[in-house]
Amino acid sequence: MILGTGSAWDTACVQLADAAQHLGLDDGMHDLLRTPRRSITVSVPLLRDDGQLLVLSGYRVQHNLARGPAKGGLRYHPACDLDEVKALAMWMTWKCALMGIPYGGAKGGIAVEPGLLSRQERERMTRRYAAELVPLIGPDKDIPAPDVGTDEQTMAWIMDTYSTHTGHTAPGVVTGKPLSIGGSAGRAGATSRGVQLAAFAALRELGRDPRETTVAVQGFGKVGALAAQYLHDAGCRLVAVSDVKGGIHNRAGLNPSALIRHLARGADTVVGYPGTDTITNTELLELNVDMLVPAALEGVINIGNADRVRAPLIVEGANGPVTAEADHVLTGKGTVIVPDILANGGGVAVSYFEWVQDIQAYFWTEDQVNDRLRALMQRSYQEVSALARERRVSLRTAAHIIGVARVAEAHRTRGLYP
Ligand SMILES: NC(=O)c1ccc[n+]([C@@H]2O[C@H](COP(=O)([O-])OP(=O)(O)OC[C@H]3O[C@@H](n4cnc5c(N)ncnc54)[C@H](O)[C@@H]3O)[C@@H](O)[C@H]2O)c1
Repeated sequence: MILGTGSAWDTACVQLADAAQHLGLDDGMHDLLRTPRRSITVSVPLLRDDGQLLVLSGYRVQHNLARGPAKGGLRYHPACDLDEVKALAMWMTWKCALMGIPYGGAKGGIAVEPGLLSRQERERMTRRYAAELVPLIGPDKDIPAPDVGTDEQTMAWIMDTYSTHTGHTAPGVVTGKPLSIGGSAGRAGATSRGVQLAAFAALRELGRDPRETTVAVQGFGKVGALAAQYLHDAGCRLVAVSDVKGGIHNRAGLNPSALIRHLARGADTVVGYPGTDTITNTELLELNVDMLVPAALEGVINIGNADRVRAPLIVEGANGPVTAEADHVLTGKGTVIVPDILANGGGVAVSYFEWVQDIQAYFWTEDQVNDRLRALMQRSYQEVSALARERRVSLRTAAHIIGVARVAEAHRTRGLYP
């Protein structure tokens, strides 16, 4: 195992190097797979409501296009930079390949705190960013989706901006759209449903009863809140959740639907919810629980806290929540980690279903979407688990071996131009 500095890009490169070594890839192929195909930085000038001009930086990285159009989310976060977007785009490449979806990997972002902008400012910023990307995105080229700090409405603005520029309505340019403009039934909960399915597959393998499983979820956002809800509905005891402002804990159990309603009524954090103790995000990660679901940002479990993480099972709702060094420490002490590219692959799976429905202009029921999602998650989990057993490697290494091998195979088959 080669250890790195702990950044998301570094972690992604260590994971690729590990898979490349297992696969016996030559240096040239390894370089080809590491290097992003296209990395774009765009200036996003935003006229604030008060007349002030703010110039933001936007990014889009198309990491690999060997297996199909680029696919990946769009993040609005102050810490977003090109290296982070490159790492997230690389993970999308392996995730799509692992899930058996005919896409390459991409990611985008704007370095901004969206909570500080008005709705009108967010709309202007999104439309300007989308306009800069018009030549590069499209249903056959690159298909953005929601990620941290973006949502269905963001996708609607991108779809409208792109459609206006090209002169025709193009629902397939983004996924995670509202249903009224070509979104898919089941997309909003898809990532979280996938997390629950992956978690249950892992519990089954470990011989654990979900009804005797306590869970802590870091990040009560789009992925974390519904993952908490589905795990709770399926019988687990949710004992702690958190958001950027802090966490709450109740050993007797939390009710995620009540918490979701609490936030929908206007509360801006889970902290202070009646009947709970306040804890920090650091404390949440170190709780004595059976399952930990990090569903916020990358690098939260790192060399500084890995030895204090007690959960024997980690299911990665977030992308890259465990750094390469922390992974080494955790696997060394026997922690089972269901890796991001498998655990949260339900999101891109249903994004793919949405795109297929948009292209065919023929829409499925929520049951059809959920059945297909379940089949895809089960197939992917079984492939990863079987390879992990066969090669005596971690689920993460097995998942990367499968994803990387499929992309390398696509490169070999297509050959190199010119
Ligand atoms: N949205 C999707 O469909 C999707 C799919 C696959 C993976 N992911 C990944 O899941 C993670 C969460 O994405 P999301 O779409 O739910 O984002 P989101 O913006 O809806 O929610 C993020 C949550 O994390 C919290 N948070 C932010 N910074 C934090 C910090 N420093 N400590 C603790 N909590 C913090 C926020 O308060 C919020 O509750 C990201 O890693 C994302 O890349 C998302």
